[in-house]
Amino acid sequence: FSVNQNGGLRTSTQLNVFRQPIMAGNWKMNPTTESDALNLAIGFCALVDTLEDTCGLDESDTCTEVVLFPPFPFISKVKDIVSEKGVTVGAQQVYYEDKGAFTGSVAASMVKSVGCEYVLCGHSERRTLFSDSDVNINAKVKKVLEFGMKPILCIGETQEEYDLGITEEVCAMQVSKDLAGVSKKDLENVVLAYEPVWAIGTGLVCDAEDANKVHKFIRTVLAKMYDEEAAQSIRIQYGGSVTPESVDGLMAMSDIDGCLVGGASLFSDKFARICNFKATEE
Ligand SMILES: O=C[C@H](O)COP(=O)(O)O
Repeated sequence: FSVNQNGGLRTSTQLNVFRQPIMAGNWKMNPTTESDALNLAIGFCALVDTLEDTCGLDESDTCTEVVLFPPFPFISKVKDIVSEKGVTVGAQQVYYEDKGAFTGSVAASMVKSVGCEYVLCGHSERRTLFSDSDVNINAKVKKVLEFGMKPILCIGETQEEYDLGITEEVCAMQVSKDLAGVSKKDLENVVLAYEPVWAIGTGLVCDAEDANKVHKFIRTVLAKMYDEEAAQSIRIQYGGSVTPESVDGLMAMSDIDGCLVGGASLFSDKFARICNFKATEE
């Protein structure tokens, strides 16, 4: 396992696979106006280092990938602002049907047509507040892949499940149900995000070593479902109260390939520092 000056590659010594770091900013239902959203995007672009400028390396896949998830109405304009920095955009959610009488829903084709490359699937807030079941999440993951986009599949245990000591069982169950029927080839376009629900928006960031153990465990589940190559190749983000203070420790872990950031992504300086993380060699 080694990293470059920008945090760089996660290199599995076992299989010679490379995992490009990926940082994602999930704005959730913020900011509340278009002008505030565009100002946030502009401020972030002024501060983030990307392969377009300071990374200074030839191969783009050695630099950190950055994705923003604005609310639906702001996606197009945010994309116009951030694309010059090599930052991409995604949708926070889609419905699994193609089109029709589904008032209030947004289809995968719609977000694809406005330039989304990623879609969040199975975020805990969708699971709990909007009753997103594993069956529905599985259908959404497949729909996102069908339209040539990349799902970021969020999994993780609740506080109660953590207290019961069943984190691994919960993660294994979610991975197997949410990825049911997804081929090994399609898995190459999937990113996982391990988000302990008790750490989301609480300020309780999971200990980096503990999170890394869960990430390693998730790879063992994937190795059984697919094979070792697939398990070592997939990128797994950590999410839950990530801050500029905690990011470097998390990114120093062997199996944490990026972060899914909520609250801190609403501050351009904080999220830029998170994207410009400094990882040390292990
Ligand atoms: O999607 C992001 C996660 O829910 C983490 O949110 P947070 O950084 O506010 O804890």
